[in-house]
Amino acid sequence: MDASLRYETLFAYSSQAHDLNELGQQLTHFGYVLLHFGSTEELATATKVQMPSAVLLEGRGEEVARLADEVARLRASLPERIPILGICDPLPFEDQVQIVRAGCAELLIHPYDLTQLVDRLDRQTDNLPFEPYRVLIVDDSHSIAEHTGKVLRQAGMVTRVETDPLILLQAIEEFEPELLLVDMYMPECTGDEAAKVIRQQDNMASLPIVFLSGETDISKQLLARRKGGDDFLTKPIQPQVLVESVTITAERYRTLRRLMCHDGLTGLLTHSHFGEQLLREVARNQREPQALALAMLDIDHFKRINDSYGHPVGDRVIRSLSRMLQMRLRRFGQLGRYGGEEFAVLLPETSLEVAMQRIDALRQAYMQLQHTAGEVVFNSTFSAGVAAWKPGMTASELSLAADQALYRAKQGGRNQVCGEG
Ligand SMILES: Nc1nc2c(ncn2[C@@H]2O[C@H](COP(=O)(O)OP(=O)(O)OP(=O)(O)O)[C@@H](O)[C@H]2O)c(=O)[nH]1
Repeated sequence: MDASLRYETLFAYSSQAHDLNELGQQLTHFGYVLLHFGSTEELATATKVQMPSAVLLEGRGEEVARLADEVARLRASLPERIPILGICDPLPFEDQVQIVRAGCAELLIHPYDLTQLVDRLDRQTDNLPFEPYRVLIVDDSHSIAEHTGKVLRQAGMVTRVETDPLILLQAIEEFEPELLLVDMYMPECTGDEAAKVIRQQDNMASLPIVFLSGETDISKQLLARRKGGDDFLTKPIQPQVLVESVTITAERYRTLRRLMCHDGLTGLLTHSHFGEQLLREVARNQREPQALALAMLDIDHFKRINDSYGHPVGDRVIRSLSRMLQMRLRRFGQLGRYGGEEFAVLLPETSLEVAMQRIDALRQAYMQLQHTAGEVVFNSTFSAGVAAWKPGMTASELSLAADQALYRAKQGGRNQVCGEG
């Protein structure tokens, strides 16, 4: 286990203890610790001391017939929020219905793939860390803006406060908010004028703009919304109403952005949106130089995986690497799917050395993962190239340097991380 990662605890029962040992080892790569028990009674007793994030119940062979009863018994003793996942040998549809009816949240049928199980666990436990919403607040009164910021920060959001609307475009570029909360009447320009200018920028056309103002005249509110605002909140506003309204709008924007900018198979940024982030980070570095590393990863001999086991298995191998990237590196930077089996990781405030260490730790964990194709179990590896930004370097030069390092890693025998130069 890696001490720097957060793990969710799973309780499990299977008569095949060996299977669970193996499964437990594999699941640690995805942020789950599996504790297994000698019987479902022991498992239920253990929940009185510690509550797991989910329970896994496996029924093999003749036990399958009793799985629905076991699930029902356990369901009755566990709080509703703790999901039970069942794993069993193939069985008729009506028996599967019985198990689901007994309270099983997800049912996997042998032989299942680890990534399928991890997907279901993630779905049931919300294991991937939640990123707080980013809100940019613009108000000419510093004390009002600060107060609004404090309310949102207390609700777990990340805020930036600006009192000068004239630097709004730069602030949006730098802070990348998911919502702009703007006052209506400010000396330099009004909120609706600011909204109109923002809407003319292609990359800001969908950013939610919410006016927060003492203006109560509904026709003026509607006029402001027509100029580019999404909502109008009237001051004074109850803190819960403010937090709830901002959450609803930011959540919707995030969902839309995910659909627009993220690759469907992996949930990582698409090539073009990763490229935009790269340009943005490099531009930021031109203004305020700091460490910035870019890594390119490519699964080794991936064509062979596709050719030997088929495209769907290849897709699962891609998903397993993207899931590990999210777990280990998302909090440090941006992740993109660059091509079929190629990934890119942009790590701000990270030196070449640290970036190489992080990617190498991922490489070592990834090569231990076991993938399944029917009855066949196999491992996969990746090669990576890492480059660090240097003053004057453009985004394409940085990307080329990382690509060349990746090329050397492939030439050097694969399953390795090479640095630039
Ligand atoms: N399953 C799957 N395969 C894909 C996807 N996108 C691209 N591929 C396949 O990925 C393979 C990439 O193979 P190559 O670039 O030739 O290289 P490789 O076999 O990975 O070998 P090396 O990179 O030299 O280690 C091709 O066979 C593509 O058809 C995808 O989304 N899913």
